[in-house]
Amino acid sequence: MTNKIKFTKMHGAGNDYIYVDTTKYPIAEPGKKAIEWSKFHTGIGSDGLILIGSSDKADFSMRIFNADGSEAMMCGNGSRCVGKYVYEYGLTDKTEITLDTLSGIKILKLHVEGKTVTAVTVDMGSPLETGEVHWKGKYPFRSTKVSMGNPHLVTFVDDITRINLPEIGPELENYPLFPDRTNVEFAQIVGKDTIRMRVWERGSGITQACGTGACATAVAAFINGLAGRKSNIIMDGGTVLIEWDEASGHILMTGPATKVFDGEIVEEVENGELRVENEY
Ligand SMILES: N[C@@H](CCC[C@H](N)C(=O)O)C(=O)O
Repeated sequence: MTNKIKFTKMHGAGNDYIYVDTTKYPIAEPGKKAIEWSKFHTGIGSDGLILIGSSDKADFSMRIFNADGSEAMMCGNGSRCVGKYVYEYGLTDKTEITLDTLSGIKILKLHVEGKTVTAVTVDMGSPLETGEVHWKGKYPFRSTKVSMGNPHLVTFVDDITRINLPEIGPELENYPLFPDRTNVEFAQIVGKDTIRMRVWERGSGITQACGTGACATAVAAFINGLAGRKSNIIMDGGTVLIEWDEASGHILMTGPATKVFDGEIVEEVENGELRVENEY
């Protein structure tokens, strides 16, 4: 017996996820599917799985699973892609959309050219918590914790190219100070309100970009007096603009959303074999 699931691979500044409309294709055990489908050699290859669904509180809902199967509260880059998905696949004709996430309701403003969503601005709400970490000799730096619904640890350094992210990323992600683990960002001020950032994501490792991580970096830069309220965050896969609005206290994130391809997963339910068919 087979089970067919249509999916769309999308990315926001290179942060790539598999998107499934669960109103048409309900997904049982999403954490397990995220692990299986995210694998590069034996699955589709992605940073994780995003489920789009209905909500009684908002226009749509979003759930995000990292490549290791853990569920996160929020995904900045993913929320922009959900905006593009629901508009371009005809699930709505609204250009202002409310999105129900585990981190509360977010408002998406779509930037539309013709029938294409070229960029999305997300009202990410206010940062929930900030704090300093002094490593007391363990590491030669000071870090700033910022919660954007999910946890981030941002460290500013003089030269980001000197950071061995594959080594220090997992070390900090799993440091005992962070019982829920943490996302890890290293950042360098490269110009006025321009910040270069690299990220090690909790549950996914090095990714090309992280939307909530970009917000956390801009917040950390502002509170440490390193940037103003509006910063461009340049990541390995692209740039997002982050603005910390003084009146509302909300963080506004504007950036790209890109479709890569549509595909169909054909699961052989009896023997658990996975076959993926793509349509470019
Ligand atoms: N890449 C995302 C964040 C995804 C979740 C994160 N790895 C976590 O576990 O908190 C983004 O764009 O925000």
